[in-house]
Amino acid sequence: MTLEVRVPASSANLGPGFDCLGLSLPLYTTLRARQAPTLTVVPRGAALAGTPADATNYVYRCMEALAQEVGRPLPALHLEIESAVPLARGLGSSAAALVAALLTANAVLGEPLTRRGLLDLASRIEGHPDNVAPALLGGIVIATFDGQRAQPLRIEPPHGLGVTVLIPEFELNTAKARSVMPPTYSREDAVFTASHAALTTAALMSGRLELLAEAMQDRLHQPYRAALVPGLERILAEAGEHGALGAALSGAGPAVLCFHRVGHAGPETGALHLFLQRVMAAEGLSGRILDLPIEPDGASVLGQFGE
Ligand SMILES: Nc1ncnc2c1ncn2[C@@H]1O[C@H](COP(=O)(O)OP(=O)(O)OP(=O)(O)O)[C@@H](O)[C@H]1O
Ligand SMILES: N[C@@H](CCO)C(=O)O
Repeated sequence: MTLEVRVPASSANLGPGFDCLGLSLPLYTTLRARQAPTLTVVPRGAALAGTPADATNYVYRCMEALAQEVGRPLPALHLEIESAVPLARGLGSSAAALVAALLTANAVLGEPLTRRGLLDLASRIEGHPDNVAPALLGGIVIATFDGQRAQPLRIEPPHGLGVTVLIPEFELNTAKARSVMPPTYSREDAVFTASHAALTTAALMSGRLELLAEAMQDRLHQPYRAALVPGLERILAEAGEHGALGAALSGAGPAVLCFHRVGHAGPETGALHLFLQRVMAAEGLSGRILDLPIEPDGASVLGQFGE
């Protein structure tokens, strides 16, 4: 009997909501687990090429972290991992892998942790809740975190709001993108960013989509990360002129997120795609542009664990 856990990608920050605001996207990491005589780890598909096929795999290490947390050993397992979430692009691949691992280990060990306990552990491992909370809960999530416990509030995605993501081909790991940020900020920049994060959250909760462009400005991370992401400054400055409701670096980058309106005939993104393609051409970048809905449901657990 096979247990199957499916966890969506996520886009964190949404501009000023650094480390606390994110949304779920319908690209999935899937982890299948069944009992086996010895541990086997099988990463499948091009996206996971190069990830380890043994106990050093990030997914298995996260499962062991849960086993240690609850003081119960994992049995021998056969694990298969597939992912449509591109790695190290700012779309929450590590959070999807982590949440899949924790949900699987928790099911294998007889559900010692509640979903709330899983969110706390995932936030501690990731260091912040802005990817793991939407990956677990779906929709848009604002979450505080005190280093031990997360307090999430899920926001139902507003009607008529979609997401366009530009996913460059190059990777940028989160540690590097965090290392370029300063250790302290002026009061002015802190107030600027906190007020814009509050307005972004309120605009999303109330469906006041016309406020997003103004609201999604940030002074904590994007100005410093722009040097690592060619074209980011131009997209943030000009996407609104090409139909975007707002734009932000997705997570730690290099992907960029633009909000768009979804009308009766679907996403209204023709002009936005042309603009993003022009920016990529001007910067000599290759990559993909996807229109996606916000994923409403979050992680799912199917099947049963056994031999
Ligand atoms: N399905 C997976 N299986 C094994 N390892 C994974 C998997 N998904 C992610 N990882 C590990 O996580 C790393 C990427 O994590 P990183 O935090 O740098 O980027 P990200 O999570 O994709 O982006 P962001 O946090 O900005 O949204 C990969 O290089 C790999 O080591
Ligand atoms: N809030 C995190 C998300 C990526 O893990 C960051 O921007 O560094």
